[in-house]
Amino acid sequence: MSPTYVLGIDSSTQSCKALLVDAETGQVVASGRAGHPGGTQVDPKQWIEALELSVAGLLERASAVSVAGQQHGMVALDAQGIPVRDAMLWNDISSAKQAEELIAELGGAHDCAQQIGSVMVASLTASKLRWLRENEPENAERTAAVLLPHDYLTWYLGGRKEMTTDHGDASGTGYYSTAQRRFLPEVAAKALGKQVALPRLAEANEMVGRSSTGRKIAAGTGDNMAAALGLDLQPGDVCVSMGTSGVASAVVDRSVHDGSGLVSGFVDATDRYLPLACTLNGAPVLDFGARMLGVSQKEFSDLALAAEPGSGGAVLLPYFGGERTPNRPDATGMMHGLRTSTTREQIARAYVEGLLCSMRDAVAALEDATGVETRRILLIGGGAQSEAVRRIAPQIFGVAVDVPQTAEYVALGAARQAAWALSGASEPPTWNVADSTRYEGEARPEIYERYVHTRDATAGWN
Ligand SMILES: Nc1ncnc2c1ncn2[C@@H]1O[C@H](COP(=O)(O)OP(=O)(O)O)[C@@H](O)[C@H]1O
Ligand SMILES: O=C(CO)[C@@H](O)[C@H](O)COP(=O)(O)O
Repeated sequence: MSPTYVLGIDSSTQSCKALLVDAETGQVVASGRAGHPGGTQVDPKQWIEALELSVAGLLERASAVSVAGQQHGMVALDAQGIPVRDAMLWNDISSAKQAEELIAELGGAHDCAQQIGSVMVASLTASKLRWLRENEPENAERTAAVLLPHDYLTWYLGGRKEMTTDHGDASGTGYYSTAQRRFLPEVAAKALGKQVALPRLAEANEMVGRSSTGRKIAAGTGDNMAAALGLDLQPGDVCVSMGTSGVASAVVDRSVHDGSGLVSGFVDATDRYLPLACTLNGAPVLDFGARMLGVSQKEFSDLALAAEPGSGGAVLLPYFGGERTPNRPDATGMMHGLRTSTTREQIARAYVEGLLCSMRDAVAALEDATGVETRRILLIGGGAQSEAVRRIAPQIFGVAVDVPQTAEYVALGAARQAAWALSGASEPPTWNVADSTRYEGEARPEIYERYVHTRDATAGWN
């Protein structure tokens, strides 16, 4: 009997990736990829073009498909289903003031976290709806429905019939109750200043439509939820993803409501929860460092590994695009501790250490908010391709770091969701895809301590 294939799609910030996977074993048999434009506002048409390129020759071989997407992006549609403007992405922080307004209207940070699972930040869709209302009232008035990036692409694949979403991605909108697992349409209306149609919340293992050629379409989810599904995260596992964002996440059994705002209490792609701490500055910190030194990523990694731990005292605060963890939307990047004797190698290493220390901040916030004790870290995302990141990570985190072999865990998780929906079973299929390379090293707590000191000493600076 010929194998049954499923297609998992990851429409993330920088690119769209597709994996064709054996539904029985989880083995990847083919892949596709296409780039997205840069910037924090994107015409959703460009996601469709990248999706079409990345699935070419693959979709027809699949029995079912599922789309995972970057979280939170606001796709505001008019009554005809046409975007009223470019989508505002999760990393567009122009809505920081609107997030503060909504926190106040929801009764302050603690009450806000109780109601929506998170303290509102600029990234969440609700803040962007309020931004639209205040800055482009005519577009707000024309907005009839609002979708997330993965909802929009799922709707497109299904021939623009019913608009659907899943609980995982919906939990990142800011108008969803994670405790009650339902939308809060009144919060969306409060943000936008008028009623707005929201997609139907589908079950995690539901088929929500068919493509023009009859492929079944699963509900899809947010990229971080799909990564957790692809990795099959277990208690004690913390996933550290270094994509455009940096994310520390864990799967837990109860909803998390962190009034400090450092941890967003999202829902996962099953019936559990996915609290996560997200930074705005992930792998692009390494891109920037390599560009500043005029070297390739490989040379940058070699330079960093040639310097001693601690980078001769150089400390990078990598808040180049403003920051969300800690919540400093107006922050910029900063290098401290330079001397005339500082070498290029030390500068390169300071970039890697600074990025990893900011991820350690995210892991610490996750542990504080959930009581989760990190036993091992699974390192994924484009930044995990860097040898320097892999080898320096155990020194900063103080635990063993596993780098899974299949690089695209978001697309794999989407494929697993498609296989789950196709099977009609109550649980996702068991796939033996856990092969990984373990990195260990002596913990160097003084590096993180110096980072924390510099971070705290500069609080309030822009
Ligand atoms: N070998 C590498 N070393 C350092 N950074 C890398 C490497 N390979 C890819 N990256 C970076 O990873 C990022 C893309 O990661 P990815 O997880 O695909 O992002 P996203 O999911 O946000 O689209 C880019 O910034 C890219 O430059
Ligand atoms: O905003 C968040 C999580 O809350 C980001 O993690 C986005 O979901 C984008 O992810 P990448 O494209 O960086 O993987």
